[in-house]
Amino acid sequence: MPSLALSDLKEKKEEKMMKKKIALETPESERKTKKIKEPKVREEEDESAVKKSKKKRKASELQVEEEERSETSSELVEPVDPREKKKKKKKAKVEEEGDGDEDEGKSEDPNAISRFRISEALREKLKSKGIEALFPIQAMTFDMILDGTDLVGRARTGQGKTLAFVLPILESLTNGPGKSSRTSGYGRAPSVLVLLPTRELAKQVFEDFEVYGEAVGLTSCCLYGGAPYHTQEMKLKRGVDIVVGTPGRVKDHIERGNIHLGSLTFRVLDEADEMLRMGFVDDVELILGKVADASKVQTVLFSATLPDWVKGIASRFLKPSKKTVDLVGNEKMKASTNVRHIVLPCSKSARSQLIPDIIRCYSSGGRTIIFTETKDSASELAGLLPGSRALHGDIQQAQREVTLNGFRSGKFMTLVATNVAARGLDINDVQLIIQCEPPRDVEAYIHRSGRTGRAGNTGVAVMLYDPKRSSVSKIERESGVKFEHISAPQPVDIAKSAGVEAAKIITQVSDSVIPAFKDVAQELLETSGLSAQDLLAKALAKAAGYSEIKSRSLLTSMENHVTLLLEAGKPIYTLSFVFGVLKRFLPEEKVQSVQGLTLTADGMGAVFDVAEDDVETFLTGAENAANVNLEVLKNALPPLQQRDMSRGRFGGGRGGFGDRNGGGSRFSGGRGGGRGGFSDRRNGGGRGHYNSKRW
Ligand SMILES: Nc1ncnc2c1ncn2[C@@H]1O[C@H](COP(=O)(O)OP(=O)(O)OP(=O)(O)O)[C@@H](O)[C@H]1O
Repeated sequence: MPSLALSDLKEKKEEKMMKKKIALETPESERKTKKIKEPKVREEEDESAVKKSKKKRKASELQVEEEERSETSSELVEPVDPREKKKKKKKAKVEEEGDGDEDEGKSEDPNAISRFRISEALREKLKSKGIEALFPIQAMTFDMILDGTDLVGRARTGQGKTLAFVLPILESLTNGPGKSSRTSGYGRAPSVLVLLPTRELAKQVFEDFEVYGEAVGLTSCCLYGGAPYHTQEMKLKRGVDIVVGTPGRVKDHIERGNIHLGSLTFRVLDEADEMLRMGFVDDVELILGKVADASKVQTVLFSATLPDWVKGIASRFLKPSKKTVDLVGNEKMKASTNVRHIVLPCSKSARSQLIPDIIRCYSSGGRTIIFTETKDSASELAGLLPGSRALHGDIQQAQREVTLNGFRSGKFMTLVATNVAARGLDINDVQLIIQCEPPRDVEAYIHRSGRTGRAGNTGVAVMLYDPKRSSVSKIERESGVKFEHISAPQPVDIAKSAGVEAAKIITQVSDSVIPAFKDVAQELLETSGLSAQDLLAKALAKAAGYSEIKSRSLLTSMENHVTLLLEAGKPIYTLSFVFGVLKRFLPEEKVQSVQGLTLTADGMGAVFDVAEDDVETFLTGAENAANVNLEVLKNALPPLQQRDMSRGRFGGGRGGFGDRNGGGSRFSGGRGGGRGGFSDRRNGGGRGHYNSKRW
């Protein structure tokens, strides 16, 4: 079994303590439907249950392994053999009980907060927030951070990385090694600096520091752009212990002489990969370089995604003795396992018709965040979707805050955002994420879809794509997500569920209305020629907002279009072959009118959409053509070939459009803007470059 072969005795002691505390009884993959307070699997769990979950556990449990002092010289924490771990845990438990542990460590939960060096005041605050136990990433890193180790931490979205650094830092400053170097009094310089890529995220993390810091008498301030300097300056002048901010504004304050980072004890880079990708690398380096003696500062770096290039960068900012706790590691699945990942084919023009239906089908009445690739698309779509608001980088900061607060408080339930909302935002009851097209990089997919399914809750992430223009296979390959393929929800199904809602509403209408409407109802019944049931059905439809139900194609989700399947009795390799076949029995303008032509995954057919009015022409024409079979698809698409964007051609991708009446449509929202600014300093990648063009 791999073990943490630490280089000195002190570290061995740390390891022992850590293993005692971190039993990780509940791997992430098993947390799927668990609520926060649900008790974790106990030490005494029976052998068969252990066996059953062994495979899963192997991937997500932690182990500590010495990593060769490679170029990064870090120590990596990886999965252990569960049998070994169980033995150790049992031993740890015996030891703890034998110790006559003075705390309430009789609690069965190995990650119970009482088992960590967390002071009473913080424990109380955590309990008041419903937090009784640490999540795995928190449990795994707590002692390391508290005891002064530089650390790179990675866990899937929504797994509690924020408290993973907030808690040990606060403890260190009040009861641990950070206490002695902390300055105090009016005008004190900060001990902690936390850098984040976006303003919204900075505010969110600041709020955690404020809430938990207050419990132990530490003050914080938040420095971010778009907000007045004066208020921030005043706070800095009075003195704070913790500064949370975005690199641009923090740098501005340094240059104005408002903040001195010479006596920092902690530096935190949250969502480090994004910060660097956005082109903040120069700012970050400048800011981090302001410490008087880097060897005395502890630096931690957290993210759900750590591309290799970030690991390289980390070695510039963190000490060679740093450790890495990676709860994702080499596991295939990089995205949240608490999320149902779905893809739907949809043409750009159909998106605004389709999205409300997807929301109706998949949001479970909760909040929805829709991601677009550009700011213009976000504004445009928010304008088309009633009851939604846009959030992106061109919106004034004050309005951004109003919008986010409104969304958090439930004033409106649909937020249409660019990647500015992709990272870190923790908003209660976000049930559904819709991505209007596959994002350019897998990290964006992971973070966007991770705005739902947080802290053990579940959620749905729907990604729209146009089979002719984009592909989901790259994201699927790189994220390890096995997408569920579904086709557009058919209007009639959506109407049925809307009818159920309308019926509920009608039963709630007071009987007092009956006398006023009764005579008209009677007259209608007598003159309409419809039965009472049909008339009531119409009334329900109206109450649900329907005046008619239009059909929608399975392939592009366009209204009043129908999807056809063509087979030619032999394998079909190219789209031009299909056009050639159609030209044999149709006039040119009809051939040109087909939409979304795509080959089937088995290579034996092709699907395309035609206007409802043209269906008859197509079917009759095909009857007279030799070796051509043409049929209308009513319920589901066959598996389709995916366009392999990396090779610019169709590949034999998987298909599997199920029989579910899911919704499907896509809007691309344009392809503005270049690739993100960061590659390295030589490429410039200046601040704002990435942001300003796209989000
Ligand atoms: N130990 C805990 N017990 C219960 N809830 C917790 C615990 N730790 C954190 N949470 C809650 O879990 C949610 C997600 O936490 P957080 O935002 O820190 O996740 P994250 O890992 O940083 O996600 P992301 O990668 O998306 O930024 C928050 O609402 C937080 O309050």
